[in-house]
Amino acid sequence: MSDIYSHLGDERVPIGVIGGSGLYEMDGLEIIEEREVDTPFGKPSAPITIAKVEGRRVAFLPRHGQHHEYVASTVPYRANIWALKELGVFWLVTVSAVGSLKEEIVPGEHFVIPDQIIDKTYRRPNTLYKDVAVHVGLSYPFHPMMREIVLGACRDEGIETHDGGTYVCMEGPAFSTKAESELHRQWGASLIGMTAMPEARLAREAEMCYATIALPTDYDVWYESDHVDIGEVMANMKRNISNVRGVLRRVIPSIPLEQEADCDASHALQYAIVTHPEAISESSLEQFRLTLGKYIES
Ligand SMILES: CSC[C@H]1O[C@H](OP(=O)(O)O)[C@H](O)[C@@H]1O
Ligand SMILES: Nc1ncnc2[nH]cnc12
Repeated sequence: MSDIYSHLGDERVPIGVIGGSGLYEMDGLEIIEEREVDTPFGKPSAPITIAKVEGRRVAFLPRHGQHHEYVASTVPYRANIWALKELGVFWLVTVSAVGSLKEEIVPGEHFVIPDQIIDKTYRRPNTLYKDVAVHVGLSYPFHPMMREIVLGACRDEGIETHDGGTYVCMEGPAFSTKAESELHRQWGASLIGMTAMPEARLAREAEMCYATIALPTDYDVWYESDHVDIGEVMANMKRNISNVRGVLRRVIPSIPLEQEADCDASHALQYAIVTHPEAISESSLEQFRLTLGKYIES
């Protein structure tokens, strides 16, 4: 199968970081450039910062825009994933602020590396593909290999980190009602947030190895308080963000770049394209060559 990035040579950026609420830039990086990228889905949330960490090229993108212009429902998730894919990103780490649905997950102190998602979103485009039937497997929406890397980095940084947990992704932008919060707890979920979907789904469709570092900022509305206190959210977010910066500095050098071809995420589309190759139009192939080309043209 062809190397889709041979044309990029040393310019390829294999690692990506998507920052969530509170993380709009990464510090301590050797910045190479700010890249304006356009995609078939429009522009991503912001120009992408390309930087070097210990000799490795990393692309950083703030999910909500540089000034938090986009709420979760309007984040251009498809453009974000496609833009990173075009730069060469395979290893994708994301950071997300979340509400805690379990007493033992302490806001402002603990981190969580979720392993499951329940998707309650209902007004976001949730696939990259059009006029081609693509059905990727998503039973484990966060990749086990990437999860292990970020879990290790959090623990090495001295942060108490929960291994696994289900992230309920709600549409927002309003927070949950009490009944919803209780329901999510009855489902056994650990976290509530607004952005893991469709991001995780699209990352799989783009054959990326994706995991999230979830930073709890509050106990949602099931616990002692009747409302999500934005002051508390912001204070905990600040603490979490200063901790996660150290984690990210550890994650980047510990990614096993040489294992990309062996990682199942790099061939997630192999048996997922259902449309017969001859029924895929030239224009669709042109649009999706970056991801589908290696299966359809070889
Ligand atoms: C400002 S709290 C609510 C907001 O924060 C989370 O975003 P992200 O996952 O990008 O950190 C949550 O999902 C909401 O969008
Ligand atoms: N309680 C909450 N619900 C949804 N998203 C959140 N992000 C941070 N806290 C949250």
